[in-house]
Parts: sequence; C-alpha cells; structure tokens
Amino acid sequence: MTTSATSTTPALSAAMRSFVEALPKTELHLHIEGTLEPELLFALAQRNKVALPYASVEALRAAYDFTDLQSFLDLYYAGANVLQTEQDFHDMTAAYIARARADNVRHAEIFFDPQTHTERGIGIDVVFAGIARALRQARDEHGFSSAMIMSFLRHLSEEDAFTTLKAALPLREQYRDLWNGIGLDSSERGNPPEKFAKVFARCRELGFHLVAHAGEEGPPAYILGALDVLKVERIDHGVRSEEDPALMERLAREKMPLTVCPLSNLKLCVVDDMAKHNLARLLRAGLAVTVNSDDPAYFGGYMNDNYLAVASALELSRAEIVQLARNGIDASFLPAADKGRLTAELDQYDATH
Ligand code: HPA
Ligand SMILES: [Zn+2]
Repeated sequence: MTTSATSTTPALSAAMRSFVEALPKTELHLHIEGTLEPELLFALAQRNKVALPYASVEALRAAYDFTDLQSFLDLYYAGANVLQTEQDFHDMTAAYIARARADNVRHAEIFFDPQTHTERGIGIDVVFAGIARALRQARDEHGFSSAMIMSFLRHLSEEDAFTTLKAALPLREQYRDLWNGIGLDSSERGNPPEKFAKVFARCRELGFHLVAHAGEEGPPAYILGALDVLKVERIDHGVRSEEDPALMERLAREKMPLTVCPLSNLKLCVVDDMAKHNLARLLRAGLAVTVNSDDPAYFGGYMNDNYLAVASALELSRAEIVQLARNGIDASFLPAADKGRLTAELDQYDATH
C-alpha cells in the first residue's frame, strides 16, 4: 500500500523496498483484536447474526478516521463484538498469521484482551483456545513462532484485572507453550501504571514476562511508573520519552526496548506527519527501538507498511533498518538459542542482499 505519510516523503528505491520486504522480522506489539479486517468483521457478524451499524465494508472502513486513542478504542471494542466462538478467534488469528508471514514476520508476540470478551459473556477458555489453535497450527505447518501476552484493560479496575488473572490461571498449564506474558493497554490518560501495581507484582511472582503501554498519549511519568512500579521488560510505544532527557538516557543505558508503532501514531494523531516521527531520533540516541503494527486492520498497514513508512519518511539508512530488525529479535521473549538463530539469519540476509 502507499501510506499517506506526507506528500514530501521521498520515494524509496526499488532495491531498498525489496530489501525491507524480505527482511526477517519479529512483531512484538500486535493486538489480535486489532487485526480484524472489515471483510472478516462483516463475515463474522453474518455468521453470528450480529447487527452492525454500517451498511457495507466500505462504510465501516470509512469510519476509521480517528482523532485520538479513545476515538479508535470505541470502534475497536465495538468491532470485537462479532467475536463469539472459538472458531471466530481462530479465524481472526489465522488471517493475521497469513498476513504476517507474507511480510516475512518470523516470530510474533501477540496481545489479547480477555476482558473485552468476558464482559460480553464469552468464556475466557474460548478466547485462549481459538487464538492458541491458530498459533499452534502455524508453528506446526510453517515454523511460525509466537507467544501470547494477556493484557489488562487499564480503564477497568485493578480488581477486575485480578478477576481476569484468576480466571486465566487454571489454563496456564494447557497453554504453557504460548502464554508467557502480561500486558496493559486501553485508555492511557488518567489510568497510570501505579493503578495496577499489585496485580503486576503478582504476575511477576508467577513468572510472567511483563510489558505495558506507556508514553503513547500519557506523559513520561507513566513510562517511569511502568519501569519502576510495574517492573516491565519492554515499553509499548514510549514515544513521549523524548520529552524527558534523563529518561531517554536511562532507556538507552538500560537497553530498554520500545515497541514503536509508526502508522498507529500517525492514525491516532500522536504525530501529524510521518516525517516528524521521532523514531529515527530515538534510534540514533541509542534506544532499543523496534517497529510494530499495533492494530493493522485499523491503522492501514502491517509490518512491511510500517517499516517502509519510516524508512521512506525518515530516510533511514540500510544499517538502521537492519538495526531495527535486530532490536526486535533482542527484545523478544524467545530463548537465547532461538534469538541466536534468528540473528544469524538476519546477518546472513544482510550480507547477501
Ligand atoms: O495503541 C493502543 N494503545 C492502547 N490500547 C490499545 N488497544 C489496542 N491498541 C491500543
Ligand atoms: Zn498497542
């Protein structure tokens, strides 16, 4: 696709474009509910006899004109209403994997929001089962590796998060091959990380990897809260860290990964022009920046679209593009041996293309 990044975006050379497209990649910030394309959303609505307030796929897509995070979340949660059965969760996940594989994504760590579904009376076991079946199929058939990061909705209470954790824990053994992380998403402003201090502490005791959205719309103080109170291992987004030079230095020193989502930032008006995105500045300041697609069905692009948008608008060098991909491998929760294998593959690709 062509992004609407900016009218002054320099065109990428054909060679650079194909280099980016076939680069081996990891995806570390991807909401599975945000991969529900309007076509599938309509098909599931029909299958489940759910009425939609849109006459057509085109009318729905035309509504994807967001002014901020909340304006997106309202549609994203409404869209998730069509997900009712294990098969629905499976089909959505399988469609994402097919799309990710086309972009040479080799490993994906996938957020899912059980509360969006349990609030509507869908069993948490249904959510786990559908997503996991598609992920295991992809692993067995294509060697596509993945993990599941169960995320708490921060506009709900910590008590609600504990209820969700309690409902999910009996499933842990059954999904031990996939479920290894806990995340925090939804409306950031007014819902600081500290609100979830106790439940994150419990998840840490339980041995989960921890991540949290911070510094997308929220201030740098929320990034500090995610680091110091929640004790996360990655910051999801984190682009507002640039407003606090001491925090920037710390993030660089600690090699704290930021899972940046360029097209998301553009669509949600975190930046008004891709040419002004701070990804390149963060990368050049030594931060462990990674590129990800967030909610690609809503934001107009999957992994390659995100890489291509920043490569072009920010005039990234080939070495910088490779560094982004390398950071994605390093920042993943893969075992060291798997990281080593993927890094060797990336080096080999770099040396031969
Ligand atoms: O970008 C996001 N930010 C916060 N919550 C979310 N839930 C889905 N996508 C997002
Ligand atoms: Zn996100």
